Amino acid sequence: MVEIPSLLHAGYHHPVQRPWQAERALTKASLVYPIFISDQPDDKYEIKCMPEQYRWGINRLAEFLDPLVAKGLTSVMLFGVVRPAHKDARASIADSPENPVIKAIPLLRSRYPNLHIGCDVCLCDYTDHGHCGTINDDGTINNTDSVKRLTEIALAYAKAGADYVAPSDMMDGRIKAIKQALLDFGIAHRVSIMAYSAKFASGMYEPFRDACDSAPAFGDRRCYQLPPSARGLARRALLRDANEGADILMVKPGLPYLDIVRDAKNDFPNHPIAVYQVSGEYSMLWRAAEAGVLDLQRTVIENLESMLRAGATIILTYYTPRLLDWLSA
Ligand SMILES: NCC(=O)CCC(=O)O
Ligand SMILES: [Zn+2]
Ligand SMILES: [Zn+2]
Repeated sequence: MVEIPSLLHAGYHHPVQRPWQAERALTKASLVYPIFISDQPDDKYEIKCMPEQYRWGINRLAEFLDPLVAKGLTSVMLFGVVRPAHKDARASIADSPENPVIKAIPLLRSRYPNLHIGCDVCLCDYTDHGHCGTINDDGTINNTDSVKRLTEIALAYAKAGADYVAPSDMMDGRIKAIKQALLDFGIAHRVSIMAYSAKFASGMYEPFRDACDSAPAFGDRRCYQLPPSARGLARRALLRDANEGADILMVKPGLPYLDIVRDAKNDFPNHPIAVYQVSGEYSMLWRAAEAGVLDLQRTVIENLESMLRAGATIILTYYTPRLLDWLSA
């Protein structure tokens, strides 16, 4: 007598049946593409260690995005890059009309009326010291002042037309402050908050520092980003942000933190969970494929499907342009 529950192969023998075994399918609509907007309007600067990724000036956004939108790009997250001379201790350029993100939003809005446009909110791209908050005389983070600046910046992007703001700073209490500011301004119904809630102090952000020219001038970010082994802190950070009004909870980086993604989905089954496949993950896969070690398409899709399996429904990835092709085939 055959033991029926031991027979699994038939359930995935036919290729059509394999996706039926997935809880969530990888679709173009799951993807958010992080993009870098330069303050030099004609710029197309190839980012070191991130092949095929560029900082784009606002005069070149159409050339860059027209083909991607045509292929089904639905959501972007904007990062601004400004020249060092425009940075200061309080990130003044972050919410000035001269900010490249603030200039880009209305252009994108009018050219792509259906595109979902979000903005990373942080100080590190715009501070001369490169930290994600403002700094006390003793070199520590001034959390109260940082939250004030982050709130002003988030509100500026929302007023410029962003559909969502994504605070990546990891300061205490910023989600609540930003939600309140959106409410006070009467736009809380149309602007959501994607909270970088469980953002770990990772070695895999290294290529991003060239993308945004945002390496800290002194010290590191370990006093506000989470220690890599801290599962409990991550769950508390997710809980804190959920309680403060985050609409979407994010875990970052992706692949090494899929247990945290699962924790997030288990603890918050009623929130969408996002995961950020960061610059180092992008580069590792790229370089391995370039060296002939693995097949890029197959492995990228495997990585992303693992993120979905862990509980995410939103994936931020620099592979989005490639995926729009792969998922069309
Ligand atoms: N707020 C964005 C980052 O801190 C880094 C992202 C990456 O490494 O891709
Ligand atoms: Zn930052
Ligand atoms: Zn950052």
